[in-house]
Amino acid sequence: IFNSQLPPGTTSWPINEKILQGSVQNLTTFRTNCCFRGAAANKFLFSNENKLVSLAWPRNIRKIFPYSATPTTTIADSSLKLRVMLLGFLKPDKFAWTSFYRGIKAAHSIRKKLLGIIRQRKMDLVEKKSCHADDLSSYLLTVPDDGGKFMSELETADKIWGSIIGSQDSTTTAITFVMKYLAEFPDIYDEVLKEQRSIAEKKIPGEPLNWKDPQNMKYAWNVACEVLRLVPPIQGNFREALTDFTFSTFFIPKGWKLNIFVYIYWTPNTTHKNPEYFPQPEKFDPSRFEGTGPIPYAYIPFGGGPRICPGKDIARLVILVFIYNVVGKFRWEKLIPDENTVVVPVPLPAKGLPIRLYPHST
Ligand code: HEM
Repeated sequence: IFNSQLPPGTTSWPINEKILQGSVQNLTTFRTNCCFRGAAANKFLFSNENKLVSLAWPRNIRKIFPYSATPTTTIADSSLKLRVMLLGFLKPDKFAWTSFYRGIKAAHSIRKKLLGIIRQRKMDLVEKKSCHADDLSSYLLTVPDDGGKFMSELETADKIWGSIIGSQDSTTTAITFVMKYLAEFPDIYDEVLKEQRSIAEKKIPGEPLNWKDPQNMKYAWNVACEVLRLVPPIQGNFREALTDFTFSTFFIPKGWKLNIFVYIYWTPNTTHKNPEYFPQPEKFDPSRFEGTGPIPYAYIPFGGGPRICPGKDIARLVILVFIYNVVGKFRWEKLIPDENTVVVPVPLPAKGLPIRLYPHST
């Protein structure tokens, strides 16, 4: 995505031009067009000033990297992104041993697969075996934008792919870390179990949850919120600077958003660990979310502003239904007490969080 912004002909790619255009369009419509508006929004972006990593490029950066827009850049995770940027600037096919290159290849084959499904869906639509309201791909293929323009197959593939990643990986990450923290804090587990049993006891055996039940899972949701605070599944997102401003010692001019070396990128990790908003930030404490909870824009696992995650209520439902079923049936222990967390790009326990389940006796 980043390198598709280089002037044409400056690098060669193992994937074709159209696919890149698909990505850029995806980025443009889904990402870089979105900006925060208003004072509260600015606060959200910059309230984590004390922790965000800021990186100054050497003065002669333009000579070294002619496509750099500016000698200064602000990035959240210098090492990872720097590597991606540098590999992108050079020719990635020269780096076949890197995960970046394998990622590009994997992306290519996933797009191919999605394109096959989309073409089949198009035929189904023509043969009237399916209609626009059937699913996301049918909808994207048949409903034009405000200007009457239809999406290309590649754009449709990118949107579907983005939705799969955005909904699947984020929610499973949240659930995984709910399991981890409940194993680590038996008192908190007991509270969750008590709440879930009070719901289950009002049901006849085998009766499923209804729409009202999740409203009564307040404690379980506080636990999930605390998990999302400490381990936000999504590491942040791109934004555009709407006004000139100074961040730390760096001047950020209006209009900056994203190019090969510059990111305007917000991240929940640092804001969520700011003691001003979350006293003893490393402590796992679901009671932070009782009452009115944290102040606006201090707690941002789902982002904020006009582009806040549209799937957050579905995610809440999925997480709570999962907790109801698993806590209601089992207690568990972790098999690796000090398992590390890796971020690839969502956080995951390095060994997959192996656990031993103990069914409740009654
Ligand atoms: C725990 C689960 C989830 C987390 C932590 C999460 C987090 C996020 C975040 C941080 C953003 C960026 C928001 C921003 O830039 O301000 C986002 C965007 C998005 N999410 Fe989620 N999400 C979750 C679940 C879901 C689910 C279940 C769906 C769909 C069913 C979904 C669909 C989307 C979409 C389509 C966007 C892009 C919205 C746009 O750009 O306008 N997400 N999500």
